[in-house]
Amino acid sequence: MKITPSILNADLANLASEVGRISNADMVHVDVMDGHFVPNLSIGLPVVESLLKHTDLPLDMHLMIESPDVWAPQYAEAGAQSVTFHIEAARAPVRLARELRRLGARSSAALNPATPVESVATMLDEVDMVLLMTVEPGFGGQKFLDLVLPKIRQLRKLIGSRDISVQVDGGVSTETIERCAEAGADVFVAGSAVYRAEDPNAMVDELRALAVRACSH
Ligand SMILES: O=C(CO)[C@H](O)[C@H](O)COP(=O)(O)O
Ligand SMILES: [Co+2]
Repeated sequence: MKITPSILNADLANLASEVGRISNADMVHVDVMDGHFVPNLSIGLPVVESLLKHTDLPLDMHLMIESPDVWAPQYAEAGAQSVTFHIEAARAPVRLARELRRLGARSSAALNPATPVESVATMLDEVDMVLLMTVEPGFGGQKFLDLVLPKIRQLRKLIGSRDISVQVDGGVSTETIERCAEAGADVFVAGSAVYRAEDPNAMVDELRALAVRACSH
């Protein structure tokens, strides 16, 4: 059970110190948006390269961009531990997943809420994680979409005994994390829930405890 806070809702002008407030986290979720794949712009490679110098936590890149085939490998080369590209945007997802692994990163494919899990069925041996969006991508602070819960169960079934993480991203909080864990998710992105909390580290611990308890039921 891993908690990976999204820095989208952090103070982006003080990124190094903001990441210091989540030292209990398992990874740092970094949302890259290009204004084309999603209607929002965030940060890109130069900021990620700088951030890597200021944290020992692994970076969990979430690339909401067009042409991930071109850009995603550069994040692996920079030193990100995990690189997630959107299946809707990739031209050659199998080749891209293999390239990410060749560069030493964990490879991961993300699915928008309306994208069926079957879209990754034939390439499960190429990925270490599948990210299921539980909001429409583009903005933090949105309401969790319950309609994704059956997809989490379907994906777990498809994965079977393979060692693949299922990440949920969007609207994950103390209200929603247990349902995700019960359905089969094991990596949880939480942006506003963590950064709007008075004590982000305490919220990370609380979320992890809720997920562990829900899963052991
Ligand atoms: O990918 C994302 C948005 O596209 C973010 O990771 C996500 O929205 C996290 O923020 P919150 O927990 O506030 O929903
Ligand atoms: Co994200």
